[in-house]
Amino acid sequence: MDSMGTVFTFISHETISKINILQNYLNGENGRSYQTVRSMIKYELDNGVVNFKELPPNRVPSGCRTLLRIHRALKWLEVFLYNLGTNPGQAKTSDMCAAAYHETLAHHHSWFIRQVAEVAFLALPPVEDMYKVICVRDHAEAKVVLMTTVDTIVKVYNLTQELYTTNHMLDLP
Ligand SMILES: CCCCCCCC/C=C\CCCCCCCC(=O)N[C@@H](COP(=O)(O)O)[C@H](O)/C=C/CCCCCCCCCCCCC
Repeated sequence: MDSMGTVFTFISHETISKINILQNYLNGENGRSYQTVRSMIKYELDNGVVNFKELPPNRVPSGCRTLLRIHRALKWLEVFLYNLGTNPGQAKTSDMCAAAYHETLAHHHSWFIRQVAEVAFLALPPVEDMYKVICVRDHAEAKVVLMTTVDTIVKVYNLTQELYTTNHMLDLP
């Protein structure tokens, strides 16, 4: 994202901020319980760390809630990379990114965040520059890299989605 330009800095910061929350839990006194998604869910449910009613002010959000935000973004990434990999150059990056966002993450964001995201998409580089980000020369090479990535993302997403569904945690505030 940083290679996309300063417009995406706020998205990078948001992503890093949530990853840091999870990393701090992993490095904390109960780090062993954060080794896997399953063990994190069990520990946080058993110890009342997860709040199903509200986001407690002045407290570090739970690992479960934090991962859910990143998990939702992973679905956006899956759709965006799929769009990029299956479009041999006609569509604009911004249109593909926006379409993926409207189909996924937009449902979970406030009106203001959606407006900011829409502006950011307009600053996205053209497809050829996106290919440089993933170190490929043309669409044929990009398709292999992107679709392989999408396949992996789908596997990861589905595992997390199943765990959150089983534990009724898909709408954590
Ligand atoms: C071939 C090109 C490859 C590009 C690869 C890009 C990799 C980018 C990976 C992830 C990007 C998305 C990560 C966004 C995390 C958003 C988490 C979130 O939804 N946060 C909101 C909710 O959290 P709480 O407030 O409930 O704690 C939060 O409100 C903040 C939102 C601000 C950022 C949201 C904008 C998301 C736009 C998604 C499109 C990203 C465009 C990246 C362009 C490559």
